[in-house]
Amino acid sequence: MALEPDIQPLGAHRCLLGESPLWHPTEQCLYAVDIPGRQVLRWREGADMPDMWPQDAEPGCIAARAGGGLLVARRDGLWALDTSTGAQHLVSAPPYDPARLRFNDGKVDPAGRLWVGSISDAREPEAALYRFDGGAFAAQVPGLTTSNGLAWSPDGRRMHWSDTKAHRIYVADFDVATGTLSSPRVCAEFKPRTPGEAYGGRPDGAAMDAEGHYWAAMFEGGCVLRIAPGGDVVRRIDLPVTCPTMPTFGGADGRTLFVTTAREKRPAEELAREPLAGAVLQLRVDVPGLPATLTQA
Ligand SMILES: O=C1O[C@H](CS(=O)(=O)O)[C@@H](O)[C@H](O)[C@H]1O
Repeated sequence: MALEPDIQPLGAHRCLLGESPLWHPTEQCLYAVDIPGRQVLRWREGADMPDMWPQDAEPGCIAARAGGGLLVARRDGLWALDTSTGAQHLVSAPPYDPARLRFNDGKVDPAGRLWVGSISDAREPEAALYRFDGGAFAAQVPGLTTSNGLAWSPDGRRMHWSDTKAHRIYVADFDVATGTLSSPRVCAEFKPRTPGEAYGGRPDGAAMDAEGHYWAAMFEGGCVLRIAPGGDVVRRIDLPVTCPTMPTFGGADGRTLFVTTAREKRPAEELAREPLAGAVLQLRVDVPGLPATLTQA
């Protein structure tokens, strides 16, 4: 049985809604976004405060580009950010009505393709998970409400995603060569809020470890869960915040788990109890994570 790890904030910065933590595999530093705070953030080794790139629209997620810099999926489309100059340009318009939806969680598949899902402002099942094919976004999974939790198995043959509002994590067979998924099925399911019962939270962002276990942040559940390929929860790490949003693995050995968290729209009593709400949390784990793939897009 693993001991409960020491959990520390990454510096003094607090996000409104931190998301998309990304350990950059060549720069060896952590990036993330603050969605309503409209910032892309970067923590360099030893820095207490992050570097920040303000955004004109909410950034849902980021990806590291093979040629340098980042892709930023914002409500108003996909943007390229040159992190050395701060210059940005539009790469692709959004594949949805930005008056009702925005981009949310996104990741790069084992072949370097970017996948990004959307979220419905009204939390209706009108969102989708998209694959970016260089020029445009093609919907691969329609009918979602809050597309989230993307992660691939170590062999690349299974793709996972979640729908936070549906309280479900899904898995499908994945063809790395063509970027197509087949046989989608429910991998794990959590109980929706039920009057009179303790609520365990809903699956938000995720990361995959080298043993093929899926780590899910449980929004309003105050923990991260390690889930075996068959869907069984094999470890739960309680966090000092109610709303973790997404884990990622990083550090020189890939064994530091960074977890973004939220404080936006949380009750005042909860925020008074949870001074780390909005921080990026960091803790050490036994099994390293899979490194992020650079996108060719
Ligand atoms: O905006 C967001 O909110 C959701 C939390 S909720 O279920 O809608 O309350 C979170 O999962 C998502 O990642 C985030 O971007």
